Amino acid sequence: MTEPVIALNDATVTVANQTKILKGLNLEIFPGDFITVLGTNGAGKSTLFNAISGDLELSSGTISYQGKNITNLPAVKRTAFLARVFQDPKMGTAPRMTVAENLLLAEKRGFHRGLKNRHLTAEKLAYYREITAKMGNNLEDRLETAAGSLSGGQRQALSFLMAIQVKPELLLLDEHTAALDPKTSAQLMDATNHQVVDNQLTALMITHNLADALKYGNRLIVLHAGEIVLDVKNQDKDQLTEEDLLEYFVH
Ligand SMILES: Nc1ncnc2c1ncn2[C@@H]1O[C@H](COP(=O)(O)OP(=O)(O)OP(=O)(O)O)[C@@H](O)[C@H]1O
Repeated sequence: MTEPVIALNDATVTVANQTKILKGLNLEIFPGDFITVLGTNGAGKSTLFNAISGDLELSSGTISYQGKNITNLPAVKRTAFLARVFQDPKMGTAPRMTVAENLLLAEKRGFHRGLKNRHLTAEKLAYYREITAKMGNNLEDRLETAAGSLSGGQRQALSFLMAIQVKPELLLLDEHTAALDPKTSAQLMDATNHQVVDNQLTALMITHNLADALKYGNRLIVLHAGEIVLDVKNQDKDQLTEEDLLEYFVH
């Protein structure tokens, strides 16, 4: 049987006053899974991501990466196999560095970062032009522009490319299109889907958009009050409707 990339086993996160914000969660993420993650505000979606990334400690339970127990592995070490894209376009890119410099920096994910002894060769620039062009929002014409001067959509596309520059074993997309206008959001979502499929990435994507959650990915989970209340894949997912999903939001 295929080994999960990440497995959470009875994962519980408890915060001050003993409130459990993840309650004994079990989840196996398999290679190639593209899982959309839904849930009401406060359901525990970001907490799940923080537990996987190591930004929040489990109070009980375990997390494994390819069969190895990583429950106590610090977040910084997990960046060797995990990458995350946030909702806020300001996160994930260095604003004063150019697009090309940001991409160069991203080649060091999981290692000591720095641009010392590293150069933007003509070859690299040509490669960056090629990968940015695939995002479909003219980022390829702005390789010499400081990331801080890009549009929100371009900046999120750059954050996304930086996250996959070194192929992560798991990509965490934390509402990465939510801060964008509807058209830009749809465009980035479409580019995201192509990248995930073409590069055979394993990804978890938090979204509040029911249509996107149904349209993209092979698997869908719904969180409620720190628990997974729905986990469907393939044909079962294909048969779901927005009306079915809305039932999970009437609380
Ligand atoms: N460090 C923390 N300390 C105390 N409570 C926390 C902490 N982090 C999250 N919470 C609480 O845990 C619950 C789950 O929060 P979380 O951010 O994971 O929800 P979410 O599903 O991502 O919500 P949203 O859709 O609003 O982003 C919330 O009630 C939140 O207030």
